[in-house]
Amino acid sequence: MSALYLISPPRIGPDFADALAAALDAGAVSAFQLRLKDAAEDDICRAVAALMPVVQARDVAFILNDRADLAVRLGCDGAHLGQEDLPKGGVKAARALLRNASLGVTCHDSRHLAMEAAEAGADYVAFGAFFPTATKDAKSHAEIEILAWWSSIMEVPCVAIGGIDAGNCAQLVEAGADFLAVIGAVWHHPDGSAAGVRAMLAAMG
Ligand SMILES: Cc1ncc(COP(=O)(O)OP(=O)(O)O)c(N)n1
Ligand SMILES: Cc1nc(C(=O)O)sc1CCOP(=O)(O)O
Ligand SMILES: [Mg+2]
Repeated sequence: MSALYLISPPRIGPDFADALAAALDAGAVSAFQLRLKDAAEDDICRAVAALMPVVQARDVAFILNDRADLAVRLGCDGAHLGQEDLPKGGVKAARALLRNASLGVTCHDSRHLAMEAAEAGADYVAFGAFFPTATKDAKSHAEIEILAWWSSIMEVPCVAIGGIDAGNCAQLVEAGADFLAVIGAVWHHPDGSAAGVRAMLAAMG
């Protein structure tokens, strides 16, 4: 059984809080990540102030992308850090900075990075990209077997990301992904974000 991890589009407009509320009200979303690429710090802070109450009121974890320092300062539930977002001192230093807040770490297709991250205190490891994605120029391709391998030896949850949609997600669920992280499958769903969440949850079983 996998859970749905929703990530924001890279840029958001003034109506985004309403679209987000509709998406979260459509079904069980476990975590929401604010991922604003190329945004100024002030804009990220304003977005967190507007969106975190919408998310937390629905008992969904609010995760900030890229910035552990801001996640702590703004009281987010956690931060998601890529290998290039980690502070000096790596995952251990990020773990200390975040105190009780959750820490997720991108591990691409690397078993070694994932083992290191888990041992240093990550709350989840993320593997990807599993499928072609139009959302970003993904640097790595992960094979589905890595999910089964991880789940068979580790307790730390794993997230699958990259090009996941209602048509291809069943094999990731089957392989043992704890969370499926999606952007396009929800925000670019032809019938809107609520339909996107419903389609994902139905396909995830
Ligand atoms: C859940 C989840 N997994 C992976 C990523 C990718 O993080 P990163 O490698 O730092 O790339 P950017 O998202 O910063 O472009 C993620 N954000 N969330
Ligand atoms: C943000 C991100 N990280 C990836 C990785 O492989 O680490 S793939 C990706 C994009 C995910 O968006 P979509 O669900 O639209 O494909
Ligand atoms: Mg990053």
